[in-house]
Amino acid sequence: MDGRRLDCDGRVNLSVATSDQTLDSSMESERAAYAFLPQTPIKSTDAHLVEFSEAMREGKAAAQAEAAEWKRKYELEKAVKAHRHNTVTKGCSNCDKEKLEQLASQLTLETTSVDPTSCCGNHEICSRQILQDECPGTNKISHDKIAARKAPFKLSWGCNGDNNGQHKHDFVSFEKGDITTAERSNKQILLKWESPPQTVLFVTKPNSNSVHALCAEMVRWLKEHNNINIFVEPRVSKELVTEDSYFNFIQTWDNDEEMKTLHTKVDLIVTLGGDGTVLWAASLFKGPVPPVVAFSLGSLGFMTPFCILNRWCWNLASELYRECLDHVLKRPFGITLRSRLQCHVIYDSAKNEVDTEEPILVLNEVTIDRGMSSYLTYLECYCDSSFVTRVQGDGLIISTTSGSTAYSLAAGGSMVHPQVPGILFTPICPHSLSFRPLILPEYVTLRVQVPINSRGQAWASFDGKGRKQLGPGDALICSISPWPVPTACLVDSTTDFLRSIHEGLHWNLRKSQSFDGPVA
Ligand SMILES: NC(=O)c1ccc[n+]([C@@H]2O[C@H](COP(=O)([O-])OP(=O)(O)OC[C@H]3O[C@@H](n4cnc5c(N)ncnc54)[C@H](O)[C@@H]3O)[C@@H](O)[C@H]2O)c1
Ligand SMILES: Nc1ncnc2c1ncn2[C@@H]1O[C@H](COP(=O)(O)OP(=O)(O)OP(=O)(O)O)[C@@H](O)[C@H]1O
Repeated sequence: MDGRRLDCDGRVNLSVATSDQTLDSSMESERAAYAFLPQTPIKSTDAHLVEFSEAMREGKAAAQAEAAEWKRKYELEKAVKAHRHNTVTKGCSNCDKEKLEQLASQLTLETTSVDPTSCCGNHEICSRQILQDECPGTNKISHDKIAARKAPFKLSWGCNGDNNGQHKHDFVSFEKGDITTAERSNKQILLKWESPPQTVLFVTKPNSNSVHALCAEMVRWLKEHNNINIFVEPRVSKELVTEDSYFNFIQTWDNDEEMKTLHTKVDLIVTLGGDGTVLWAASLFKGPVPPVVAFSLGSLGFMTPFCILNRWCWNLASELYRECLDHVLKRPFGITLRSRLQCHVIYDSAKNEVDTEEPILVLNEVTIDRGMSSYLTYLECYCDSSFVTRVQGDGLIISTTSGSTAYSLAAGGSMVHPQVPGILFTPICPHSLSFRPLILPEYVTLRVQVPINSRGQAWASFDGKGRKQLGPGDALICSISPWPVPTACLVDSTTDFLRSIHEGLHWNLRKSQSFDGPVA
């Protein structure tokens, strides 16, 4: 055994955390597959994507159930391939062979019986320590300062902070033909450490003196008062160490391969900046994301509930951040599981080639627009096997619920509470009188294709960054990723969300109607 647990291993899996199903064996096997994904560069043929693409194009796509099955198989196959690749390149043949075979066999297995004891048995999502990320004896990067284990934690579902320690599953009864739903599971989620967190990653907005000064002070305080291991981005490490050799204890990473294993070392992420910094922090994690504590040092700060600088006075700010950090390091705190979208670009020219690109994960949205082109964007959209519509306008935003208050809002989309399980489908300046935005369920796979007869190109951008050109025949496929971004709440998900729309956007601000006295 390599010390890694395939069950609840500290990675927050959206399909577990927000759904209402019991832990059935198919989910167990999917989770086992996902456990391999973040550590391995995914280089697979993506034959299913191509197949799906062809089926869509020719109007032969199978029923929705088939699409779901396709998606499940695709993820599993990818995991197996990725693991095989890892095994070959890293020479780690013995210790994981059994797991690989088990995974491969699960590709054809039918769902078997539920094993409620496979988790902790307490109806809580548990985490387990991750001792090592690689097999002993492999060529893993040796870094003597790197912390070897993560702090385990439990997630529990309570009502407005009332933590009864129970994860209540949604329940649909159809006794005597009457369909009744009972208790909803999506109540406030609480995170409780089982042992103190040891490692914190700081992600900071660049080019800001106040952010830099605060980062240095927080790092110092965490080290001296809590003996916390600190990770920062390479740029920040250089800055801090050049400034003062005191910061030599700080750890960082040298390359993407090392960055990919960050989630196995970091217990908590602290962001100092605005929403863009939260987006940036999320983008560093292509798989599971540790909980994020977002301090607001930007201008709007929709996803950054911890404000310490708006009452700027250094002593007060110091007092406030210490209080916040003490709280999240030592006590249970509410989290919002912010879902992300995983996006694949499928180029028409390369549809029969090996797809070596990993999916791009976005926390806000993927936008497909006309870029520099002066032509209307022309896009064909499918949801699983169903045709949705043709977009003719400036473009389309496919957004998470967290992103509903960002670009999608500007394009007329509704604001959606981040815990609502959905995907927003919002056109940008559609040239049509009747194109209203949609909200689709979170379990669908969306496909947006530039038709062969399109006059121009389209451009996809991911959380406002990393533009990719899409020509006629190219497509973008997206679905909800199993790895949400868990963000710490100041109060709870709902209070924080409403506070953001009131204070950040001045939502529905209007002078109150005057009271003219009782009608005579
Ligand atoms: N017309 C528009 O409103 C428009 C246009 C382009 C991009 N954007 C948004 O900008 C985001 C990138 O943000 P950035 O900070 O890196 O770039 P940025 O610095 O250009 O900031 C864009 C603004 O959007 C706000 N924002 C970002 N995410 C938000 C969210 N989830 N809820 C509410 N407000 C949010 C930021 O606070 C900032 O004020 C994109 O994901 C996109 O949603 C909006
Ligand atoms: N660690 C980072 N490394 C590189 N770029 C970053 C980092 N953090 C943030 N950025 C980028 O810096 C820009 C500004 O960051 P951010 O949005 O957090 O600050 P802001 O604009 O002052 O705040 P707000 O979004 O609240 O208006 C964004 O484009 C973001 O992508």
